[in-house]
Amino acid sequence: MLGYHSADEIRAAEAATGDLLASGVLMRRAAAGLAGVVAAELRARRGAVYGSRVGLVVGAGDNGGDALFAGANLRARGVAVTAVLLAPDRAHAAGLAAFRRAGGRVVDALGHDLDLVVDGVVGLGGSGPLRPAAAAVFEHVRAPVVAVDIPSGVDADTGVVHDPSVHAAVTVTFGARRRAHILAADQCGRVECVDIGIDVPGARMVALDDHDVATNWPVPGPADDKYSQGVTGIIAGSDRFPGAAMLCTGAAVAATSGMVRYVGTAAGDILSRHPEVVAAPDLDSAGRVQAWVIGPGAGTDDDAADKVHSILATDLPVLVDADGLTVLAAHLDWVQQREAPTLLTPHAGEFARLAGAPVGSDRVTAVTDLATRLGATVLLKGRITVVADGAGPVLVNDAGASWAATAGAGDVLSGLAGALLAAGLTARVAAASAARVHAHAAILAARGDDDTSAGAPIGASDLLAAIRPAIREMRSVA
Ligand SMILES: NC(=O)C1=CN([C@@H]2O[C@H](COP(=O)(O)OP(=O)(O)OC[C@H]3O[C@@H](n4cnc5c(N)ncnc54)[C@H](OP(=O)(O)O)[C@@H]3O)[C@@H](O)[C@H]2O)[C@@H](O)CC1
Ligand SMILES: Nc1ncnc2c1ncn2[C@@H]1O[C@H](COP(=O)(O)OP(=O)(O)O)[C@@H](O)[C@H]1O
Ligand SMILES: [K+]
Repeated sequence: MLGYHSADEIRAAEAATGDLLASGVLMRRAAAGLAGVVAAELRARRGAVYGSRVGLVVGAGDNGGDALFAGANLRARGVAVTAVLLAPDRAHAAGLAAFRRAGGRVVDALGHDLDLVVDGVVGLGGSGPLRPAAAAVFEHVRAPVVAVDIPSGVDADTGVVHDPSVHAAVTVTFGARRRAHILAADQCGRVECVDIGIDVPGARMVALDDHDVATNWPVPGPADDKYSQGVTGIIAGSDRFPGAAMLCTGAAVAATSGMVRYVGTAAGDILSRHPEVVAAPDLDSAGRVQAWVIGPGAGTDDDAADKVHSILATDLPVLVDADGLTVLAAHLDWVQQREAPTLLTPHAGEFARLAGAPVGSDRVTAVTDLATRLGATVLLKGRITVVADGAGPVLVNDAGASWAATAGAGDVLSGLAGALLAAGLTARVAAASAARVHAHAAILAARGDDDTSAGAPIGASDLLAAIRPAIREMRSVA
């Protein structure tokens, strides 16, 4: 599990070191770590540190100070270092003095022959897009960028990527990861966290890793039978959308052992593909389950709404997705009155229907607010999945690629998460674990049989077929 911290949490941890902050010791440690990462990057990219060329883009605050001290350190390793000062009168004085003493040169514009550029424009103190002077410098940068703390122009807490902003190959941060490092993961590139001896509290935003997912994943034990592992009930599909039922039910079958029940009009198709599913024409004859998934392709007419109402009136865990969410948007009290766990899995459009307003740029706050208002767990889909229940830490997953942005992929996700709910995982952990396996399955499916493949587009059926290989790979690391 990795934690991601807010700017306030980081600043408080730095302030708590007292003299270490005031005397500049923290900055020296940060700069030494930064220089170490830049040197390693130079070695990896051109085979040597000595004789390479690095350009610094230096803002008016301590972020620029880090860059200047690191520049001095790199000079001592035989690197030719030049610096553009965006605010020459306000550049970090001690950093600039050290840089000059070490033989660093201040220039008006960066050269075109640089091996790396260091973005020391702005870090935790930034807001909004890159200002014009900084943007003008980066417009001509072709070399890979190492960002100090945060790529400039990216908001540290919300991860909003302003335009223009810096796109980094590597981001070097200090003491603990910032929220932007996962919320804007693609913009940050690889994130290296340097220890500077600060003590940060437990994070309010965390990401499960493969090991967490694997250790939580339910597998049958010696005393288990088909009922004891939790039976998943799926209410999905319609004459118009039978495929949603196939994908959702298929994912539940792939996710766990035990039993999957299906209620709806697609029973014939489902049984021909998944004969292990126990199908029933209506809720009354469905049999007992430990959690319900309702909504994918299920329609929004009165009959569909009645089903959503009946299912939410049970005291079982319920996952509502897709059409179920559209129905729910007009009946939020059906969720608010529940005591059993409820997991809602909207994409951005469904989220706007539920919340009454678009997600906006601060996705984490938006999801947390909706979860709190509804007394439910909300999973917001996308490249970065956000799961909040309004009480525990927010769980975030970076899919690492966007192959899952394909029709029907959401139906696979709800089947997966529903099966985990039935197995007894909490709604937050079920949601975040399903998102991580789903994302990994998309990558495996896109890659095909070739480990080194750059990937090719997939459909949701391919993603479904890769669920078991994804679970297998994750379990093999645990
Ligand atoms: N504290 C510590 O212990 C440690 C701190 N550390 C480091 O300090 C960093 C925080 O430093 P900080 O607080 O000085 O703020 P910082 O990020 O440099 O930005 C302020 C300047 O940016 C400018 N600016 C703002 N927005 C902008 C934009 N969009 N585009 C362009 N410019 C913009 C703004 O200009 P102004 O508004 O004043 O004109 C202001 O001058 C932190 O991220 C880490 O790197 C490490 O050394 C570890 C120890
Ligand atoms: N850009 C993206 N990168 C990675 N995953 C994505 C991206 N966009 C969507 N996804 C994932 O793909 C799935 C799409 O779900 P959804 O929009 O409900 O589609 P559908 O309703 O057609 O099944 C979700 O699991 C979501 O998290
Ligand atoms: K920066």
